[in-house]
Formats: sequence, structure tokens, C-alpha cells
Amino acid sequence: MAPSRTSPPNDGSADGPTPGKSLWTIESIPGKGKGVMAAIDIKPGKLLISEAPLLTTECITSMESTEKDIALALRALPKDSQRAFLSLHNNYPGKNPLSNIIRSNGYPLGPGSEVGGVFAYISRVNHSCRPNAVHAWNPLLTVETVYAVRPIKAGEEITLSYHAGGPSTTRKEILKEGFGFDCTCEICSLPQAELKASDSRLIRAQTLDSTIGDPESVRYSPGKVLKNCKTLMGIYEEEGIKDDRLTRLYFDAFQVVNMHGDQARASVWARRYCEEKKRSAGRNSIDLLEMMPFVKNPSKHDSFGSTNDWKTGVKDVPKDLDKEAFEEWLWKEQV
Ligand SMILES: C[S@@+](CC[C@H](N)C(=O)[O-])C[C@H]1O[C@@H](n2cnc3c(N)ncnc32)[C@H](O)[C@@H]1O
Repeated sequence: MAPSRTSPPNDGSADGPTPGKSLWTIESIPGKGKGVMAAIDIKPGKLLISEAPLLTTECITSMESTEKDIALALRALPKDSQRAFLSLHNNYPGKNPLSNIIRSNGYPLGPGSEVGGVFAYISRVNHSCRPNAVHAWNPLLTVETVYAVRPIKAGEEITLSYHAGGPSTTRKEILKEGFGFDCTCEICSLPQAELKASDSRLIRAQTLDSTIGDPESVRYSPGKVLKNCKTLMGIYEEEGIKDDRLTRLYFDAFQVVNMHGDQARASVWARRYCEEKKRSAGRNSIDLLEMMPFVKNPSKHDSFGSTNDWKTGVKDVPKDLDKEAFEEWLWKEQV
């Protein structure tokens, strides 16, 4: 392994990296160019990187002037930022190098955002189909954050997901077409039998996910949908999936029970969602802050009360059950 080149900045942000300790280093990784390696053992919920973009696509005024616009914006940056930008990986060598650096390294600044940003450190993190970290744009702090979501051992690569989901053939196609590389992550490199088992779990996950997202099913067969949520959670557990797919599933479970007036269970799901968001995007996460009021008051959420079939109040959350019995209650499995 190549010697360390770059260490993380200690930016002193509220829940920032441990002061005085390097959490990671940037190193050469066989077959992937550079990547980010953990320098110490890291626990889930640890902020690994918090940084403002070097440059955003807001500088682009038209398709025709893209390369010129980026050159202008780049020239206006401090010299070390210019160097950091120009040293980033370019997956599409040839014409339009500046646009292609953005194409190779850009992240949308928030879900569905048309604005992309390029980062000195975050853009060095490689993709894994089973990432151990999650990135998120924080519009309040105007930084992109990266939090560990699984335990990461010293010497292990820190990874993010550029694109989530599906069996390996689908993932490979998407990563090749959309990002221009052949994925060599630990999942895509599994021995054939293990890859096949993982693929069949992920195909099942896709089917479950589509029934959970179907409004008709949620309205008329909520018990079945809730059961599907539980099965999907089991698959995520088995696959080690701790990224945004998990928080999305907590949110889905929240909506299913809330739609049928079950504020007690909705409150538990809203709390679990908030706890997981805190772990993966920090206590200033906009998603967390937006969801927090619904822990106490699920009825204020748009999804509340299409029917009263499962009517409960927030105070009906049982307090005297052991862990197993509580889960049975939560999934409505009691006889
Ligand atoms: C945003 S950059 C990541 C940092 C980059 N490796 C570098 O050297 O700066 C994305 C590029 O890294 C490489 N890469 C990332 N994840 C990979 C993976 N799972 N398998 C193979 N190559 C990967 C690909 O060349 C991809 O275009």
C-alpha cells in the first residue's frame, strides 16, 4: 500500500472529527486510482468529512460555454483550491478536461438538485455497493458531510454509494453507463455462489420495495405492506445495508401506520428515522430536523389518518415490554 499522502482537516465543526487525530488518509488503491482509508477504528455515527465544494456547476451559464465558464470560476479560486480541483481524477480524458473532472467527481447538492459540487476530499471516496459511509448535502451549513454508518477498521477503505440498489448486473450496467467504470467493490467481487445469493436477496428487495411504495396497497392492505417492510428490513440486515435505503424504509413504515391513524407506532418509526439520520447525516441534518416534530405529533404529518382502522395515541406506546415483545407489538404481530 502506498504511503499516506493527505490527512483530513480538523475543521472544528460541532460534531467534527476528533481533534488532533487523523481519521483517514488518501492512498493509492489497486484498480481504483486513489481512495480514502481509515487510519483508526471508526464507529458508526462518526463524522468523517465535512466540506464545502471547491466549485459548483452554478458557474455554468450555457451548454456551449461550459468549459469556459468553469475555467473562469476556477481562476477566481485560491491557488491551493485550483490545484486540488485540477488534481482530481478524470475518467474521460481528451476534450473538455474541466467539464470531465466535474463529470467524474461531482455530487448533486441534495437529492434531485440540478446543482453539482466537486470536493477536495469527498471526491476521493470510491464507490461500494455496500458502503460503510453515507454522504449528504447540508443546506443549513452549506457543506457536504460524510458519516460512518458501519464499523470501519483501521486500514479499511471508506466507501460511499454513487448509486444504490439492484442485483449486480443492473448495478454494473448503471455504474458503467452513468459513471464510466467497472465496479470492483467487495460485493461485486464476491465468489460466484455468494454473489448469486446476494443478488437473489436484492431482487426480492426490489419487489418488496415496489409493493411498499404502492399507495393502493398501503391503503387497502396495510398489514401486508407492514409485513413486507419487516422482510425488507431483514434483507438489509443480512446484506449489511445501512445507507439511505434504511432511513427510507423507516419513513415508509412510519407512513403506513400513520395513514391508518396509529400514532403510537408512527411515533416509534419517526424516532427510529431521526436516530438513524443523526447517525448518517448529523444532528443538523435537514431531514432529521423536518421529521423531529412528528415523533411527538405524527398527526401533523400529511400522511396521517386516511382511515382510523389502527387508531392509537402517542401515549399508547407500551413501556413495560421486553425488546422482543416490543418488536412484536411494533410489527403488529401479537396474537
Ligand atoms: C469520484 S472518483 C473517486 C476517487 C478516484 N478513485 C481518484 O483516484 O481520485 C470516481 C472514480 O474512482 C474509480 N472508482 C470508484 N469506485 C470504484 C469501484 N467500486 N470500482 C472501481 N473503480 C472505482 C473510478 O475510476 C471512478 O470513475
